[in-house]
Amino acid sequence: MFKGEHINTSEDRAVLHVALRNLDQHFTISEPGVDEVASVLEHMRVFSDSVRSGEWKGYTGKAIDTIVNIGIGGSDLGPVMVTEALKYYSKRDLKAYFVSNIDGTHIAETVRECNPETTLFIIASKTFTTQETITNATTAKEWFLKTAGDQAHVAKHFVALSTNTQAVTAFGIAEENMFQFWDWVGGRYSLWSAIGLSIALVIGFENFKALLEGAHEMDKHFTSAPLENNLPVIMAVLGIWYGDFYGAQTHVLLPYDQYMHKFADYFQQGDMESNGKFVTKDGRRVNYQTGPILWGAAGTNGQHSFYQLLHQGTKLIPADFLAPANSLNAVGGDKHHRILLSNYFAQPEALAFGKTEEEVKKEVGANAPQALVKSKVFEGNKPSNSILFPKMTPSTLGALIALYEHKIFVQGTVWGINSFDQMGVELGKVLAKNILAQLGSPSDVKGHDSSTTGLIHYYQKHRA
Ligand SMILES: O=P(O)(O)OC[C@H]1O[C@@](O)(CO)[C@@H](O)[C@@H]1O
Repeated sequence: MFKGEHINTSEDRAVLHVALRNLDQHFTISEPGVDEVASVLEHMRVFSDSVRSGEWKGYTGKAIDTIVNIGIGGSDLGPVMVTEALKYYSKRDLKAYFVSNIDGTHIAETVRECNPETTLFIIASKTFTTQETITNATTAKEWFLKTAGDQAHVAKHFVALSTNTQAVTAFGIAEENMFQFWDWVGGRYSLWSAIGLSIALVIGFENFKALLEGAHEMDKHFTSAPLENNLPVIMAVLGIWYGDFYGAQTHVLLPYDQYMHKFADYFQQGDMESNGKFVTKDGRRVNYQTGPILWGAAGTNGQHSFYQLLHQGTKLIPADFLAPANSLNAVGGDKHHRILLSNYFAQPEALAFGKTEEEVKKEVGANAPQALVKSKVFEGNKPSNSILFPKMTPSTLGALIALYEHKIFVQGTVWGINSFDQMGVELGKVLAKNILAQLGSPSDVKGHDSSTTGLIHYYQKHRA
């Protein structure tokens, strides 16, 4: 991967998100575009500084106070997760919104909060062909022009993040307002690229750079640490041990840090779009488990939601617990953080060691009904990793994200699958396009199974 070999074999592409954070040129990487990374970062720095300083003006001469990132999947989830995780470092008078869903509610509810004179739209799309994003971007431009009138004003309120210059300019965004990246940046690995512009706008370029540097430190660890001390390798093989040898179907991420409440959401795409595959690189159908169902939520909220199943359900669910030793908000003299951390320490202990029948009987009395005793037993023996870091900083977050990126890479390599294409997202899109053309009237509906046909007819009968 680090040498730029085209390990994304189905698309004949290199996989070089590590080149986006190789600021000290520690790694020698030769691939077309890699030598342009520094100039794109400089463009991001100059632009984000000018918007944050108020130097960049809207068409009526006012400074920008709102940014709206329009993108989906890897063009949304990374910026959302990072701007939430690093909210402490954000510029509080610059509002940031993220529109992703094609559901008109998403763009409608967002522009309700926006003033066209002071809003910057960031159209984030690697391909610049994604139906949701282009539709939302077009709607945003129409909304803007309703007030601004003159197409010439678009240049001050729309920028694009993409690999597709032709599509960007065809949309009506000037090339000088485009921040480029390359085909060797996978969508779900792109927050380090121009896709991270919204991050740089929210937390400032220096903090964005620290994020990159943190990830780069993990890259150096991953490529130099002996296997037995190599964090991504250890986490990867533990996941394989529980998935392929003990039948675990899912893996849960439990950050005991409210700022990290989108961390699991982000790695749902990162892990499941990478390793949710059943065919190996050389075309064999696997006869073993590959990627897990990745899910999770911030602690302690999960404890009041799904921990019952973690403790006493019938599923083996390996868990990662993550927490900062120090809070960025030492409310009540650190009282809150001590309570949070006491739970962060206790939950893995309970999962691992449980509570025996004898211990239960001591609590409820030897004459308690047997059924009651049994229902209070915790069998334990449930595995988890605990990751504890000094505090949430851009550098630490960068390292954590890279840690999981490389874990995913190691697992995909062991499973012999291509972690870097996503053939599985195509069929649904094609069928949806076909159905979209048939939604007019019942007679248009052709070539579907009875269930799909019936559903579409029901919609056509009941739509306003
Ligand atoms: O950035 P873009 O090209 O608009 O793609 C958005 C997302 O769509 C996909 O589902 C691919 O179609 C994800 O892999 C990708 O992150």
